[in-house]
Amino acid sequence: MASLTFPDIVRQPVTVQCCYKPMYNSLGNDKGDSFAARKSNTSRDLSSSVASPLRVTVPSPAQKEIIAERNLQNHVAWTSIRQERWEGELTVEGEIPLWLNGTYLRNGPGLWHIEDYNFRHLFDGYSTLVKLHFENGRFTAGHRQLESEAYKAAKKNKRLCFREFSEVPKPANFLAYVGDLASLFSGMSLTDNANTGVVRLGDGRVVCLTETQKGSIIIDPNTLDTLGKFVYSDNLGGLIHSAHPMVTDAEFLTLLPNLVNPGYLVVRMEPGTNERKVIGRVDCRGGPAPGWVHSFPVTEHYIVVPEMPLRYCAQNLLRAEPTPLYKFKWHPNSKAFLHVMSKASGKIVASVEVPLFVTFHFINAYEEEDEDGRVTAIIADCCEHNANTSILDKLRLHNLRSFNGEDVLPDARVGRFIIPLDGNPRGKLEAALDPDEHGRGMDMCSINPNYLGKKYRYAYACGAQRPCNFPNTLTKLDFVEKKAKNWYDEGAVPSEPFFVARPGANEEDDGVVISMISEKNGGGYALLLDGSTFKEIARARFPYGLPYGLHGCWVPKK
Ligand SMILES: CC(=O)/C=C/C=C(C)/C=C/C1=C(C)CCCC1(C)C
Ligand SMILES: CC(/C=C/C=O)=C\C=C\C=O
Ligand SMILES: [Fe+2]
Repeated sequence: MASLTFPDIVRQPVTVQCCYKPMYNSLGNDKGDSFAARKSNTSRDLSSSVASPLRVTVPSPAQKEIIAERNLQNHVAWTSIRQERWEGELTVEGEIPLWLNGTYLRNGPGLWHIEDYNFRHLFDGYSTLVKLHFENGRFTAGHRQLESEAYKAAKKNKRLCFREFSEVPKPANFLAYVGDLASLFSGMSLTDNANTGVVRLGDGRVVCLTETQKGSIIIDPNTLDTLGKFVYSDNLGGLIHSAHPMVTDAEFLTLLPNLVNPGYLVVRMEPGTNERKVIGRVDCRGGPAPGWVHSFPVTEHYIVVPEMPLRYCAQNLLRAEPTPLYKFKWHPNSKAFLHVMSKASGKIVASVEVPLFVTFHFINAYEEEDEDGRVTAIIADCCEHNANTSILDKLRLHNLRSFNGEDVLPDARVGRFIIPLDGNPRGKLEAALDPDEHGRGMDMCSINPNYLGKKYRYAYACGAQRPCNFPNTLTKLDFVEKKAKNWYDEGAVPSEPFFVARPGANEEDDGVVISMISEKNGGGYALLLDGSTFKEIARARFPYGLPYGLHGCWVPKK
């Protein structure tokens, strides 16, 4: 194994061991002219610092200037990934627990431009996969662009070819690619850029996901190779689904919204199959379209279907230019509802009106029992944006880049829904703890997966240390003490804290929390916190800062 020093692209040189892959490996031509590294306002061409395998060149003073200028302009969190792939061993400060054996995978929209065209919204970027592999206290890392059809078409044609979250190709672009007018309206023009999350199915397959069903893509968790589409073999149809299925070793549950006949199919897929089977259907109680379902919660016996007043909007879906609420519309008069479906029978056991709410992410849910063991209510927690849709606009890249350090992040809280199961038509929504405990920022949550659907005490999320324009702390929430422990590093943008339980643990918070930090100086590192004390136990610096990422999963060592 050769020991190499990385170019001085972060403030301090970092010593990295070369493992079985070239340190810099461009998938473009052999000059390293990778698509990810091409020039734009947000990502400069670093191709001449991309060396042939096992050789890393130090950037020239001029290149250093470009890098410094870029880093001054934009936080690295909101700057496109600089090259398509990289892999190497990292030097660890602190200690990685020896029990931590496996791979953490993170997905997210890490490339926000095509040639000189810059995307507008955080959610538009092409998927960048990152892996952190832990083995017997050693630590290798890597990143790679997902080879979706949308990404490959953009690379080949040097322009947008599919509809992303907010970006719409000019008809000529898409027709040049697919050559069929009808396809523009049939769903063929929707993106398969699976940039939201990544899940490990019970059968071991690892699938990247987004909100379009065609954006379900199988990857190899070791190499990050794109293996092909995950094709659903049933005939349930529809074009979209929840970006966050509930995945355990036993099942994959998700929701399929129906925009024509407003409602949701609740479906289940068994490991080893590609066939979703219908558990039941929920009819919307408000209109004119289903509420956006980015995620939903489950308990041991029930699936909770949220009907948010932020609803899909057919007109906005067809618009060429983004609206302030993108493909959605806020319908406060249509009210908000939560529907509870029995997993076993598909019957609706409760459908309650709740106060208006805005959430991307449910945290967890559980059944509340009386002393005789009868289920009296369901508690469902989410990262709730105080029924304020402006968070969508705050996630526009222009806002993320321009208001760094300004206090423009709207307040959010842990919204706790209490859904009575006694026939009462209304549910409650309250803050599970004082939002000042976490700086009134709240999103990107995880829990100990062994507590999924069960009464739980702890959650991990991103909170705020103000002033800020984006959640900038890692926070451990204690729902019993109603307290939070916060981790903060000035100028840092941490990604979703991900909890991995220690094998054999008895305590809910016995484990580690993994996050990746994008630093204000352009650097970045992987961070491990102790799940219980929430103190740092290890960090390992990447050769360069990575863009912000969304959701991850854990692939245990076989
Ligand atoms: C990154 C993230 O969290 C969300 C991504 C959402 C996407 C890509 C949504 C895409 C959509 C379309 C391209 C048209 C249909 C509606 C909708 C599902 C919002
Ligand atoms: C990053 C985010 C919200 C942050 C606001 O506080 C939402 C991401 C949604 C998609 O996964
Ligand atoms: Fe999400």
